[in-house]
Amino acid sequence: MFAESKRRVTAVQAAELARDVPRDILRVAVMLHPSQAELDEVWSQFRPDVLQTDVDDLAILQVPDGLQVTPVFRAGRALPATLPTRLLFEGPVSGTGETTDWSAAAELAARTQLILAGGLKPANVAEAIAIARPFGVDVSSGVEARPGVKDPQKIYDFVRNARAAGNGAVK
Ligand SMILES: O=C(O)c1ccccc1N[C@@H]1O[C@H](COP(=O)(O)O)[C@@H](O)[C@H]1O
Repeated sequence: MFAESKRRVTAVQAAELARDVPRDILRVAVMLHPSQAELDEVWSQFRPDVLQTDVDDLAILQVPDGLQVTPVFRAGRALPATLPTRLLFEGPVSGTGETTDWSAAAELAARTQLILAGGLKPANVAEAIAIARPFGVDVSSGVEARPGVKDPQKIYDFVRNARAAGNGAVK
């Protein structure tokens, strides 16, 4: 997370945190309206596999070759005629634990690979999946003990409930 947030890290800290993570796990740089200089810094120091930022940002930024993008689409905003192969759908403000419009998400999820985010937590992820039928889910504040501090038990419960809702096995 490289934006004004309790979860903010520097590009150097992110590289250090990701150092021992297996290469088949994608490194996602979550940004919010980054400047070109901020993106370039994250690219050179952290080398993410994927950039997650608002779709409007991608019209302005020069995205380095080799960096995949997951554009963020926000509920209530106009949609382009052509959708990307994969997108992240959430509410107006990121990282606040506020749920988004799951019915609107369902309509989009029928047209493209939709990652549902915004206000998900162990107690509601199964219902969100049942309604929206997303390609994937993303969570931050819903699996924290307090802002910025992840809770392993909540992460376990979230993954278990998400897998069960998607008929996946729980290991
Ligand atoms: O987590 C943040 O503080 C944040 C700040 C700015 C942009 C994105 C942020 N997080 C992303 O927001 C969504 C939903 O988060 P939540 O589950 O509602 O807390 C998710 O993609 C986070 O990665």
